[in-house]
Amino acid sequence: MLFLDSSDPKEIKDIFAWGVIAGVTTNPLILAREAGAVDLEERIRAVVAASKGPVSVELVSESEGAMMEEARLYHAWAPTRIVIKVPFGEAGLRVTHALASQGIETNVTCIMSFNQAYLAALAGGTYVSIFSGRVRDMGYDVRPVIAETRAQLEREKLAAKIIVGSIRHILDVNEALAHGAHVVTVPPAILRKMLHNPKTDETIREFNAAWASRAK
Ligand SMILES: O=C[C@H](O)COP(=O)(O)O
Repeated sequence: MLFLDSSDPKEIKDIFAWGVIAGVTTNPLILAREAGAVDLEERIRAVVAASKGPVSVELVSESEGAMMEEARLYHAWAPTRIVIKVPFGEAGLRVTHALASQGIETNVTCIMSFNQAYLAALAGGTYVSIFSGRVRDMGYDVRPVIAETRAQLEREKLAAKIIVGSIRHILDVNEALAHGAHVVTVPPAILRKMLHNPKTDETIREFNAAWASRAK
């Protein structure tokens, strides 16, 4: 399954019309780049209106109390659609557990290892987000992180779903899915690259040219 890693409502609306995307993930970096001076609530409401399925909105507070307050604020913007993206850590686990007990969905994020993904799943995270590109930036192989997490979720029948994010190349998508990701969240630019193959273009040109020059 694919989610779109974007906070640009125009791009989101355009790509949702392809019929291939099941949700949206945002983060403070994406929002800062795309939204600039735009009000966060206004931007998230526009993202919700332009899409279908879960929309992840990330907490930027660092203390447990402030994170809970921020989570309640975001959740109220669209209670059936907003998933609270919780940065991984001790406070993050407490917040994930508390939100789960209130029936609020979470996406535990910035996960770089099996151990972190496992803890996030045990705490009741709805989703656990493993960061493919950033794991590779450290020189580690992300594939066993994804595969071991998926195997453990199955063994213990934990409900969490794996999202693989931090996608830098189209091959990262195949790899994440082949190693057990339930969802890959793809930036629009990478998704557009998934469309193209020069042999497809050449073949379509050949077919259309043959039809145009047929004997009449
Ligand atoms: O929030 C999740 C993003 O997929 C992270 O992507 P990035 O490593 O390109 O910032």
